[in-house]
Amino acid sequence: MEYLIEVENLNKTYPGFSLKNVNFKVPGGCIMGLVGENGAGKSTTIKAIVDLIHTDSGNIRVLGKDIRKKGKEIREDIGVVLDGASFHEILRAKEIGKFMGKIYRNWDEKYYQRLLKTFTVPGNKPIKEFSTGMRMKLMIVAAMAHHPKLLILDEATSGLDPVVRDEILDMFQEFIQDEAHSVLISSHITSDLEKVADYITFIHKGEIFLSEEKDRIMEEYGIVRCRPEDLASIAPDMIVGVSRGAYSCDVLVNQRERVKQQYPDMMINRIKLEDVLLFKVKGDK
Ligand SMILES: Nc1ncnc2c1ncn2[C@@H]1O[C@H](COP(=O)(O)OP(=O)(O)OP(=O)(O)O)[C@@H](O)[C@H]1O
Repeated sequence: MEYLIEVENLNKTYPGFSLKNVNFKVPGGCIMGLVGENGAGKSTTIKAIVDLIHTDSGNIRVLGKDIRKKGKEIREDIGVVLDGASFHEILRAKEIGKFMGKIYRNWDEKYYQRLLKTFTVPGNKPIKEFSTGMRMKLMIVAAMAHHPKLLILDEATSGLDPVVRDEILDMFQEFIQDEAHSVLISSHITSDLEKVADYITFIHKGEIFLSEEKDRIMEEYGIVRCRPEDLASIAPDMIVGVSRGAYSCDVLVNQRERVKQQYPDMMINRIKLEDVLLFKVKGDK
């Protein structure tokens, strides 16, 4: 399998926070969601991947090359939207096209204009007059108009209404029909990722605790409701997290079928992606 992003043993320490031995790979032809609570380390991971911060240790390969050695070359083939990033307030979308055309060899002005039109981003209005959604759409359109192979987006769909979000997610899905393309997207909106992601990487307090095919997670994980006294009878290796109530417990397990066979009397339900994070974060408190 060909990987477009390979992160190996990445470590980065800030006062009061560390990314600890972060490992994950993004295969070609897929959308990977990076999910974690506020402050989990999503943006730090993404900034390390695009070589915007110094790291303490680890290896990062993007499109098969070391980003620290071949950054200039790799940047031609990636589109990046960072959390909170924006173009200068006085610029207009049409001026940004001209400016980006000077930066990227493959800048496609016609495609840029077409995307602006599709996503109703005004070409003639200064960015300071844009709504949050318009700003975000402009960033995404500008990241796509040089025909990158890889899109890396940090919280890029959060400010968008459901209709535009859907259109953008459709565009990402079309983009990855080419096996040489992939998208890495961090988001709090797990329902978006549930819809479009092929793989999910969960990060909590700077550590990756699960990086897996989404369908496999949805298929294999389950939530068991049991009495507190029955909890001890569930094999610990199956338990991912526990939410304790006064009279019952909800237990997130990673082998739904095994639980069903071993404990036919226990009620077991399917999960939503956010359950994995909720159980992990709450279980840790
Ligand atoms: N430049 C920096 N200097 C010091 N600490 C930093 C710096 N950048 C990030 N941090 C810290 O690293 C931790 C992780 O931040 P990061 O922005 O990666 O989280 P996140 O998962 O993207 O969160 P959010 O969802 O809130 O954007 C936080 O505790 C943050 O305060």
